[in-house]
Amino acid sequence: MNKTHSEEYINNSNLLDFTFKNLKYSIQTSKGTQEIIKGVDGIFPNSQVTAILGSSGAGKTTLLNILSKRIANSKKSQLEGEVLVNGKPYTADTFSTFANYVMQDDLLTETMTVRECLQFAVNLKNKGAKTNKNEIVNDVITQLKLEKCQNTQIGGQFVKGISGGERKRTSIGFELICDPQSLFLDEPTSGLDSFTAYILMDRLRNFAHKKNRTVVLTIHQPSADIWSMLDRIILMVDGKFIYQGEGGNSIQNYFSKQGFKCPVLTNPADYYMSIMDQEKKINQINCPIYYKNYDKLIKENVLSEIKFSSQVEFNPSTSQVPTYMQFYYIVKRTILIQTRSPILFKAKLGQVISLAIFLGLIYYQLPNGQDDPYNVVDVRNKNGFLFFLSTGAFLESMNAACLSIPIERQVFLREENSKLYKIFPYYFAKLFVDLIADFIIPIIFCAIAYWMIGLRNDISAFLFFVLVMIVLQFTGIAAGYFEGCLFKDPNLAFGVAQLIAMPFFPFSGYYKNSGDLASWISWVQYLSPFNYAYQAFVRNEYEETYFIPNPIQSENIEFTKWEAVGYLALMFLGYLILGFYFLYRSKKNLQ
Ligand SMILES: Nc1ncnc2c1ncn2[C@@H]1O[C@H](COP(=O)(O)OP(=O)(O)OP(=O)(O)O)[C@@H](O)[C@H]1O
Repeated sequence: MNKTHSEEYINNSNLLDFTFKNLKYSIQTSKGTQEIIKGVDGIFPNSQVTAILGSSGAGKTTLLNILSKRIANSKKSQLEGEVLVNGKPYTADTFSTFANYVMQDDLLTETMTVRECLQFAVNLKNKGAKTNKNEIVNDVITQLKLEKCQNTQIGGQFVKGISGGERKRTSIGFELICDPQSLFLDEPTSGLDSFTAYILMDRLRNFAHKKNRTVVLTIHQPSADIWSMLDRIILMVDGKFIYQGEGGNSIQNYFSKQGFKCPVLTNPADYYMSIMDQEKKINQINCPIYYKNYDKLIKENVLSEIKFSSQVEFNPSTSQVPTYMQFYYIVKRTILIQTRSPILFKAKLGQVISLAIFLGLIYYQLPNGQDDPYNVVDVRNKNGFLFFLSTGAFLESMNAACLSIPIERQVFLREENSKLYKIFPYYFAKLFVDLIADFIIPIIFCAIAYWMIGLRNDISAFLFFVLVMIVLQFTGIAAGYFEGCLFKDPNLAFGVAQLIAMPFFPFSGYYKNSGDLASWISWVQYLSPFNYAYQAFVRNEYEETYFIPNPIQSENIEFTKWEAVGYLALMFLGYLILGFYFLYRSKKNLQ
């Protein structure tokens, strides 16, 4: 170790040393307590690539999760020990201000191309000129050998996309552009061919050395080339360290002296992995020797490295473009996603036009009562349509919105965690795009259905009708956001959304006259968005009518049309605030 003396850190507030002492982690299982991390001390120094190696189940990911504060004490798990960065404790929240964690799953927006993903990150992280940003993106694309696939969509369930290796490189390129002060990566090279893995490691090493960043990663089977690139190595067997220190000759000398000499022409990584393999009996016998030698020969040195690690107060990286720019870039991306997604965009437009024509034909030119003012069947048909609209328009918007948030959830959490943007611009940029769509769609629908059905022949009545439709659909979106922010799983969010909406049907005023509801339950009608929409529609339609009695009285419509639409707008705001609150909370449950 060459950078452990505190003097070297004076005036350099960007160098981060992670240290941990006597770290223990155990979980309660049906068979009793299982110790996963068994009292380890260590340091992840700045400007170096530290690799944690060990056989499957050794505890590598757990260690990374503890250091990144994804694991905490709970009823089923106990965590002990001290974890510090530059001598100070930190929390999950503060961790994300100075470090990014790339998990094994790559979380990228499926319908964007590789270049668009990287461009999105660079736009949000850099305030510089467009040409500079393009240069950064070009540089990452070249260095990570992504030229061939730069204009291919990432892909996923609906779109065929780039390969797994390209995905991983894009994901890491995305984080490199975010330029965190430290980067944790769980198995960044798994699933990559040796050449691609080498390129990736080379880029990470440059990132650590040239920018003085702290890079920590877990790795399974590094090639000899990659092995020689690792600055610091931690070997882990069954929750304990058997080596911690420099790579290269240092590790080889250390094990040679103990009688574990790496044979000539053998990849040292393969050799050390083989002596750690707990499936082999001989290793089980040797294990106590490894631990004993570690305690005797390495532990003191590590404790001294910890003691002399950087204690400098550092400034968390806050490089973000202003909120209005975050809003702009997220709107731009959301429009891109929506116009590319065959399900969300084209289907919605086709659905609304065909539904308008279909309903227009079913209810074609309903009488207005002039020829037959006592015809209750005509009134019933018209009210049936108004009720159908009150529920259908709301549900249609709610269903799409409640799926969209959980589908994007992991990508959002990752990007928010990478400090690309704040929750506020994300939520409102997404909402803004959905509102535009649900502003246009009711206009198209009403322009077709209103006149085909022959509702009140008055332009101001038509405009009010459109207004109610828009506010109703907006309320549906906000309700969908609320439910989508409440649940991680899209299917669960969808199912619960239906369950919540269902009880409001009988309280819409159509199935059962609102004046007839029992007093103990009649309050529910004031929570029903269908009720307000139905009241606004009915009032608007029969303000001037030939029907006797006027359906406004027979349907027991208690609000004026502006009151009804006003209450609907309040519901919209209420759902929005709740949605925002739950999205904010979900950030805390990153795991
Ligand atoms: N929440 C948990 N509940 C039960 N067992 C757990 C939990 N977390 C970790 N473990 C167990 O702890 C051990 C270490 O897991 P960890 O994922 O850290 O290993 P690893 O070294 O990263 O393995 P791999 O290389 O296969 O990813 C494993 O045996 C795992 O099954």
